[in-house]
Amino acid sequence: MCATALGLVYPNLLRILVDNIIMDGKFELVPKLSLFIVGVIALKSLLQYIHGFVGARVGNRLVLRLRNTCYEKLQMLPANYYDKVKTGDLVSRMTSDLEAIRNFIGFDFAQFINMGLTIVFGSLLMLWIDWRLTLLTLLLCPLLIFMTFRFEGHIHPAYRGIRQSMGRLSATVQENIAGIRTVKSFAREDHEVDKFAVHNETYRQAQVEASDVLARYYPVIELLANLCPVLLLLFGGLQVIHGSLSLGEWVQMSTLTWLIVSPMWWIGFHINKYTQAKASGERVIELLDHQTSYRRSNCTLDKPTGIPIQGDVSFEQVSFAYGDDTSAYALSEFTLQSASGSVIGIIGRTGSGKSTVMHLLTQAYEAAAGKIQIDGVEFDRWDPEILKEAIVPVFQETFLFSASIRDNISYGVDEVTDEQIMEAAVMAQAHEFIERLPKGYDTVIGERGLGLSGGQKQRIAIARALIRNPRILLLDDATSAVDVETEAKILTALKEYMKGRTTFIIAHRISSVWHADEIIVLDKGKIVQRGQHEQLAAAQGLYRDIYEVQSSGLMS
Ligand SMILES: Nc1ncnc2c1ncn2[C@@H]1O[C@H](COP(=O)(O)OP(=O)(O)OP(=O)(O)O)[C@@H](O)[C@H]1O
Repeated sequence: MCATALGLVYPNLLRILVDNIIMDGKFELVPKLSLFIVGVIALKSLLQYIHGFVGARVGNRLVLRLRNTCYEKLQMLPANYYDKVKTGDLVSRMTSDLEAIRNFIGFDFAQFINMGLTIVFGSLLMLWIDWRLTLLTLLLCPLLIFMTFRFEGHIHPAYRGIRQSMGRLSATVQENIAGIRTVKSFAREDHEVDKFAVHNETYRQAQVEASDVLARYYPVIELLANLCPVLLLLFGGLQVIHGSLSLGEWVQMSTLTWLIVSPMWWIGFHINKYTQAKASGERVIELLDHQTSYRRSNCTLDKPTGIPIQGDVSFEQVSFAYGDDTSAYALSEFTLQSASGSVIGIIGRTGSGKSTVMHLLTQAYEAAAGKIQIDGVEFDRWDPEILKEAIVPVFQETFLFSASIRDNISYGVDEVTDEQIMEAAVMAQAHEFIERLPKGYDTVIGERGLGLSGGQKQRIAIARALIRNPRILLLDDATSAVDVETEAKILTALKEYMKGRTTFIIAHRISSVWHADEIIVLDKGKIVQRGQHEQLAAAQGLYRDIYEVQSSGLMS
């Protein structure tokens, strides 16, 4: 604001220089006043430097906090959010969108204030000198402002298009890198290149569209802006000739006109920046506004906290659909009672709803109907953190971090000794192969566990779950990539370890579940059979079909 005020003092000094010094022949004062003008300009520059310095800091700090908040939000969002979004798009929101916001807050926002003040106070000053001449000079300004707002109306959708296509482009690159092995093994490199080229072309078109808008509006805005000083030259010049305006006043008005019109002209550029930041802001806000887990926001106050979970699990007529279509239940009227200490096996065809049971227990999704209870207390009434501590899953798709094996196993546990890590690895039958690696537990594995076999990754994932000392352990096809012999060893070790706790084993192989206290057979989301292995193997039904196929060696 001070810099802007000094900017308005300078034309006044020019008027004094012309009218009171040069016209009056007091040439000895010229160097002094010139020096004073230089001083004013230097002070203005200093203030502008401070503004730039502070603005950059404000922008950076704000975006630092915004980025951290977005990242926190990503950790809190429910699992179904990630069913719909693309990773690359989220990455683009966290990087280039936040960058656009930083640029606007750090630089353009202050320019906005500067321009606004210059226009308002500069115009008032001009009106005070000669209001008629001012109105004539600024005759075209409403048109100029109208054009800049029209420009904003066209450029905003264009910039939104750029941001969206950038998000899609990033998503394509991210997906391609994540699935590069599949791409190569299916010899789909050319197809992928073509797919990328299409998105790249869309991005180019979005950029061209924005450039077209810029190209159409800038010359018109520039022309209108330049006509103002021409009008002043014409009408003001006539007044100077007729003696109704001093030359100094004309110089002052001329400088003020430029001071006012330039920001109006640049208003287009700053609006342009503003719209970019607005488009980015909308995308960031959409992420921040997304509702986090229902359970977290609706936790009842009488939830049991601090009570250790024993491990009794009960499902009563539980139904669940992934989408809004409740006729397509992934799990329908699912009922189960398991006392702590029991092993529950869940088997069934692909897509029959087995993993859905685990998704409900891990709070990834919420049941649409029915009741889930842990130790006789309704799921909703438990503190989610306590549930997370007690119910530990091993997912079907093993995800390991690009860190050492030690760090991967101890992930999620604060204080852990080497002995505990080793103990968990021994139970998961991972210790032997880890020891054989040149750096043992310090071996750093590649991104998503690259560098290890599928079975090795699964065993590390089991060790990672066991170290958390779960009360309820959920194994979702967790030994599918492990050979039958190793699987048997893992299950024997688990039997001992999980005494007094509950284990859910979701599997395709009979060998994974035959020893369970109760085996549940699912088909199309419904329980079609339940009982123990001997019982089920003897009865007609899906279980026996699976058993016969597997024991005859057609499937293993
Ligand atoms: N995130 C999801 N969004 C929409 N539908 C889903 C989602 N996950 C699973 N489904 C659908 O729900 C049904 C049950 O899926 P679920 O993963 O529970 O089966 P599953 O028995 O574990 O299968 P598999 O043995 O292949 O792992 C399937 O029809 C599946 O297509």
